[in-house]
Amino acid sequence: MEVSHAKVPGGDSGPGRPSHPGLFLTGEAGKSDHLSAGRTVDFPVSVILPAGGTGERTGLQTPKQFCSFLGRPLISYTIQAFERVSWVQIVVVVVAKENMDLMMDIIQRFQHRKVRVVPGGSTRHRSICNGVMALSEEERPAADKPKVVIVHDAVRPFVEEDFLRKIAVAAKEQGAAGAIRPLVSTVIATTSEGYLDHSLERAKYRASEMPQGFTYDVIYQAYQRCTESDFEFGTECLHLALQYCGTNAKLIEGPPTLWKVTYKRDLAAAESIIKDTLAQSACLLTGGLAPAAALTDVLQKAFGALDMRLDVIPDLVGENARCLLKVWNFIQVSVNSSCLSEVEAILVALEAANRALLHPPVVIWVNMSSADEKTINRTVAESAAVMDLASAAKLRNVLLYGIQLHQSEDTERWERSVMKVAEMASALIRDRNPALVGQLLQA
Ligand SMILES: Nc1ccn([C@@H]2O[C@H](COP(=O)(O)OP(=O)(O)OP(=O)(O)O)[C@@H](O)[C@H]2O)c(=O)n1
Ligand SMILES: O=P(O)(O)OC[C@@H](O)[C@@H](O)[C@@H](O)CO
Repeated sequence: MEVSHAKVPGGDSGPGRPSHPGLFLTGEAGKSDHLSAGRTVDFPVSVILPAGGTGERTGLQTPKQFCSFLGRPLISYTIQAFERVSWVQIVVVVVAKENMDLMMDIIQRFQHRKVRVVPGGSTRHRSICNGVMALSEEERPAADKPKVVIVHDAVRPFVEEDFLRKIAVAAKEQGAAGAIRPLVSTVIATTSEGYLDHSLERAKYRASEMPQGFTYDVIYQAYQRCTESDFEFGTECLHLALQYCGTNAKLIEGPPTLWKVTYKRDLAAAESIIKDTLAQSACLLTGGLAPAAALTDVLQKAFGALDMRLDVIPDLVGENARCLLKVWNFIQVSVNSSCLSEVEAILVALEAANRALLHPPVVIWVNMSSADEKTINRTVAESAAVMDLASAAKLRNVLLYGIQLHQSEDTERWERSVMKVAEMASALIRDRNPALVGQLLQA
């Protein structure tokens, strides 16, 4: 079995590597229950991500697992969701032979560690089986052999650690465990002529989702014993565990975020969810300037009304630097200054934190200036400066925008302008449109 080991600079998870807090989605699975409340996973767990399909139902040329949004392929989001889990040892990605090189490039580009790449098969079961066999061939001491194997479709990017823990613990205790969700539509049986034969009582049925977990021995034996028909037409690993190992999986209801990207619209939905998650909070950097503080109240109220949290700090020095690892959006306020040094400092800090590797941070420069002739002339120079800096930042996956705010003695006009800043800033943060980087918008 050909297994490619991706080598990334700095080793798997060598010391000093910035630990990227993953993209966490809050959801029902965040609630722990008796299954794993406080339970730790103190046994070796490996993950198999079947990614060997062609994604025909999307109607796209590129298999959906390799379709990108926000500059990253879908599969990279899923890999990262498992990599960030400390008790996951290895992530085996199973891809079609013709996509092995592409997969290795993705691993290098996004510095994925823990990943092994294995060639897929003509069906999903064959791909998963290749992943299981690869684990059995891993040259590792018996003590390190996985106790539990998690199987998770590579096109289900939203998986939460808490729910993963429930599946892993239940799989260890029961031999197999699987995620389920309530059915949305009623399931009916049809006659060969295309008429209704009967409908199932929906309350008695559930949709089988992912992740699923198995003790290594169960999933290995299941694939050793299953038939060619299973390999060719089967879609359910839990069935194989029951049919060939007598292991009845524990079923655990998961959060609604477990859905699978199947159609083209699902890619747009996934991108929207990720954008929403990145836009949940922002950092307003006032430089400790009193006039900048004047913006704070209005911006905080406006962001609050948009269900976005705004943390206000003077800079990113010392303790304040923690903001870099908590939020993905930064608003730097300057007063009567065409100097972009504070913005440059943010870009340097983001680079040092290797922050843009995962998702594109947004930096917005709000330049508060008087509206006299000299200042207005200066704006032209500032526009060029912002554009130049933004072009450089974009190469490092940082999205930099500018907003010019002319101070006004007219209170009503001033409040309208500040509200405009809030609307523009929240729109730029939510949309993360690379086409607008470098623009100096006028509030
Ligand atoms: N021979 C295959 C077929 C599917 N899969 C993977 O199994 C997961 C779920 O399958 P599905 O959503 O059906 O993906 P595709 O088979 O690619 O989609 P389609 O049926 O539309 O072609 C996907 O991550 C897919 O890449 C796989 O590893 N090997
Ligand atoms: O059938 P598809 O290949 O579209 O997707 C695989 C799904 O069936 C599978 O992930 C769940 O039903 C759980 O087994």
